[in-house]
Amino acid sequence: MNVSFELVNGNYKALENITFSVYPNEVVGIVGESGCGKSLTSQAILSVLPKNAILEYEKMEYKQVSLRGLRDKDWREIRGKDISMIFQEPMSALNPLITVGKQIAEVLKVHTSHSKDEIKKQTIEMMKKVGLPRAEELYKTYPHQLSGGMQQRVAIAIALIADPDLIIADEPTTALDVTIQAQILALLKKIKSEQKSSMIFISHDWGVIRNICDRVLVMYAGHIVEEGAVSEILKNPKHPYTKSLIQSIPDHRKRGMELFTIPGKVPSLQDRKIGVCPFADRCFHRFDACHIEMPMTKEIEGTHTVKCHLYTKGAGLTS
Ligand SMILES: Nc1ncnc2c1ncn2[C@@H]1O[C@H](COP(=O)(O)OP(=O)(O)OP(=O)(O)O)[C@@H](O)[C@H]1O
Repeated sequence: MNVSFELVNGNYKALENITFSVYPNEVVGIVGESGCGKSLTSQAILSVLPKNAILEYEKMEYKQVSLRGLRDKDWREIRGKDISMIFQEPMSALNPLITVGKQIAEVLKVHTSHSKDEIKKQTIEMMKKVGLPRAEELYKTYPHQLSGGMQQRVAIAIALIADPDLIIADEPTTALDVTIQAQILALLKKIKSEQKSSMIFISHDWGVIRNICDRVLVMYAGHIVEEGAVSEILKNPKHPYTKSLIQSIPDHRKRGMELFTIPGKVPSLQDRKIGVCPFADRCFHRFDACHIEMPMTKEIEGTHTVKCHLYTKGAGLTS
């Protein structure tokens, strides 16, 4: 799929040729610096792109059924029941004026024909499952009466209660303090092992990706530049961007040493060069071809692919 924006001075591509699948029970991570297109990718999947975005795609399927041409009403059915979302900021998913119990229960009310009592019972069960203490009491509290970690647990309960097949988590731990981050991550790991759902997990944190994901897509400036099993990518990264990202992971063995940072920054949409390697300007391995044409995606081994001229044109430079 491609996503572009009609801005005052022209049309600018934000996502280009994004193609991937998520298989049953799989957790796919999307990693990349700020502005690489991670959130737009998830918004495109849920059909909640900003109004000024233009989405083009050949094929988008959910369980082998095309999502093309669905009406808003159909999407409302899908969201929450089949595909749900956990946001970075829990309050963006919660209504401050409605008690948390009611907000979780509402999903079941909309998507099932269960009785009132059954809905309340399942809601309390889900609240316990996501680690909300004294669930019966908490049912009647408002979001602002809870800590950030508790609010995120409520948002996770909302995302899980209708037992969706796909959960999209967009940096779900970033807005929380470190100890709470660890607790929420542990909860998401538990969900991963207990639920049958697949997950798309957006993060810029490789520690989180390593902890929870099976496969990872590395995004740079609107492109998937590398893809593969997390263990394989961490052990054997191929794209210079992935290598740099991995090199900048904080590590206690590097204590006292200056942390590696990638020089430069992700270009804004207006500054992106079209039809050439998007990473060329920041790449230590760039050569002529990188400034002339877009690299092809090359299969390294199994599901491991990379989009870099080093592996198609620069044979011998692949160390
Ligand atoms: N409504 C919009 N209008 C114009 N450009 C936009 C709009 N929304 C996003 N963009 C641009 O699209 C690009 C990708 O944005 P996106 O939010 O997907 O990045 P991201 O990788 O999720 O970053 P972050 O980690 O900061 O959330 C960025 O350059 C961003 O400025």
